[in-house]
Amino acid sequence: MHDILQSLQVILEQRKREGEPDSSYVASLHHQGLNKILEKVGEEATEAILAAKDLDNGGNREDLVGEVADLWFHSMVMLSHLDVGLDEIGDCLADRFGLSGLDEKAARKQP
Ligand SMILES: N=c1c2ncn([C@@H]3O[C@H](COP(=O)(O)OP(=O)(O)OP(=O)(O)O)[C@@H](O)[C@H]3O)c2ncn1[C@@H]1O[C@H](COP(=O)(O)O)[C@@H](O)[C@H]1O
Repeated sequence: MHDILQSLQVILEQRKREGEPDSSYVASLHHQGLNKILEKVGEEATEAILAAKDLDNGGNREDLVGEVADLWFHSMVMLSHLDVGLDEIGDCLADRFGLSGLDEKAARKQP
């Protein structure tokens, strides 16, 4: 899992630097700009939600897996566009690892 995300990030950075919009989907997203990338993230998030509801009602498991993959991919393009590294997200999750979400929320409420 970690390896494919790292490998994909390398490709995404290459496409951002030297990809041609006519031959690379990732380069075409960067070329169209942040608003287009955010539109795709929103669209894929909605499709993932709909696929989750469908699966809960007896729908197709592969549909949800594919939609979440689309969402992760477009989120990675968004991060790349803004020069935010995947390692920053990993570090954030690592910092939270083992800390209950309920405990973290309670600590936030302290004056
Ligand atoms: N993982 C992906 C990936 N996942 C999804 N997609 C593309 O995301 C696009 C958007 O999906 P949609 O379902 O919204 O399709 P659509 O309705 O045609 O999209 P729009 O017309 O609305 O833009 C599709 O064209 C998918 O092919 C991806 N395109 C590329 N990658 C990876 O990125 C690498 C670089 O891709 P290129 O830049 O195209 O070479 C590839 O080698 C892959 O590893």
